[in-house]
Amino acid sequence: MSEKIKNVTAAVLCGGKSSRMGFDKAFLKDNEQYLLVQTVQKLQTLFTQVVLISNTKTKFSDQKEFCGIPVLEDLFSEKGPIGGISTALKQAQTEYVFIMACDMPLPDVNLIGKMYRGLNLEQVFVCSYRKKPEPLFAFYHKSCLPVFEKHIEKGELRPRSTFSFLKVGIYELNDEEKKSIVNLNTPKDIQKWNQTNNKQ
Ligand SMILES: Nc1nc2c(ncn2[C@@H]2O[C@H](COP(=O)(O)OP(=O)(O)OP(=O)(O)O)[C@@H](O)[C@H]2O)c(=O)[nH]1
Repeated sequence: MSEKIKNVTAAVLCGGKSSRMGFDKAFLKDNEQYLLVQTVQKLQTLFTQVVLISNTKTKFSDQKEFCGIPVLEDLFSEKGPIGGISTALKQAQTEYVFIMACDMPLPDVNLIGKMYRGLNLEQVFVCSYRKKPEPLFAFYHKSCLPVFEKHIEKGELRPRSTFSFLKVGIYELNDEEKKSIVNLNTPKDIQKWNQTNNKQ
């Protein structure tokens, strides 16, 4: 097996309101296992450092970790994913972080590895499908922070809106790779996902 990536921290965002799902997406399950834990286990095959970024640590009974995974609390409260990404960038000991959402059931670590190898000094290296970037499956450099903080201050909370102020590289996904960015927002999405994966 090739060596793990040490110079990037992988951070899984698991804050947010989960209002469309109706229960906290951090506790989504797949085959009786937390999806979040499955995701982290996959990321741990690639990265030496993997953390969770949560809106409030109290959602996990042990406030410092969840199933042995370190939990960092949002430094920017109630700002959505951009607050979670900024927290990861502020707290990481590495120059880059890889960000993904906790509600993506099929992340492909080979794809993430491929993206990592494609990084070429961009501030953001984001995957995209049919020309639509997915900011919650992307590498970010610490130098993005001032732009993010400015946007948070102005109340402009869409991560994509920062891209025109940053050096951004795009990794265009093919139809197979697109599965990695499928996410589950509603109970209907779960039903559809179960059906596609022959789980019921
Ligand atoms: N750490 C952190 N993560 C967040 C925050 N808001 C959203 N996320 C995460 O970002 C990802 C995408 O979140 P969304 O589905 O857009 O938002 P949400 O608030 O979780 O859900 P809705 O209320 O249904 O929009 C998920 O993994 C969320 O857990 C936040 O304020 N802090």
